[in-house]
Amino acid sequence: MLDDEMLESLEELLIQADMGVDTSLKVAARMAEGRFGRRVGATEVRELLAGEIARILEPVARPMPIYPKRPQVVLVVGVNGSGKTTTIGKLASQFRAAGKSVVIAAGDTFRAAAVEQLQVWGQRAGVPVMTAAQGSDPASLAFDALAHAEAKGADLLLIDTAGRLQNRDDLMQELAKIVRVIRKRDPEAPHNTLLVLDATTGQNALSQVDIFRRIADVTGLVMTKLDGTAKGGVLVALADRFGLPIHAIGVGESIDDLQPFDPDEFARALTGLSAESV
Ligand SMILES: Nc1nc2c(ncn2[C@@H]2O[C@H](COP(=O)(O)OP(=O)(O)OP(=O)(O)O)[C@@H](O)[C@H]2O)c(=O)[nH]1
Repeated sequence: MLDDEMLESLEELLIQADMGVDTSLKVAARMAEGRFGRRVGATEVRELLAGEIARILEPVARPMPIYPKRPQVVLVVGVNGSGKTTTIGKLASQFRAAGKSVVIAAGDTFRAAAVEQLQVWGQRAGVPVMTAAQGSDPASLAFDALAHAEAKGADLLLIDTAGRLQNRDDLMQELAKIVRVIRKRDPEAPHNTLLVLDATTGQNALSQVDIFRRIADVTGLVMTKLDGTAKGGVLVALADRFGLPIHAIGVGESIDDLQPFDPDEFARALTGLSAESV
């Protein structure tokens, strides 16, 4: 019977799946609409919940738009460890497989390890990686990389950035400078600003979106590490709160582990209705 008690336990479950309180209450209430006091089976409840969740996710499930512009400049932002470098490697590989020519700029010039890691990804994807000396100005590297990508007639330029969030002003200034400098070559760049978020940080992802939206003109999201986390529900909270496009999801550490975001499949998995769990 769909009564107050059942509704409360459903809300609890959604909150535990990290959908956030507001979104959980909304989804449960919509699911119960017109059904209160009725007998409903467990599978029906799951299906109804999955439907309500998919309704929130559908408008944001959009692949990264590809423009006729050449090179299309994609700035990749996010806190350290969120999976920026890995996502750039995976994206580069997918674009290459689709027949596009790609250049990567290793814009996190402060961390030698980040540059080396990108070089490895570049090799795997068969994509050149532009680097600069450690500690040098990332804006100047981005400018040179754009000039190089233009000269080569590349389709895409993917720019990695540093993500030190402990000093927001620094980060803001650095990102603003990169944008200012690349606009000297192309006033419309960057054409996309992707924010990479780590699903295992749960509700923290919401405050990261809040912060990065203020310091960069974020145009879309990639959520990484959705493999092996029970916290995927944060994607629903993100979609509900910000409505930013979710371009892709990371489901592992290897090059093929970046998938388009499928709202129905995601909603079914989240409510335990996916093929494996039925
Ligand atoms: N399981 C899993 N691990 C991932 C995924 N994406 C990235 N990782 C791992 O997360 C860790 C951090 O990823 P990086 O790509 O180095 O993250 P970053 O944001 O570039 O971080 P910095 O290099 O520190 O700036 C690495 O060990 C990756 O292998 C994913 O979708 N699933």
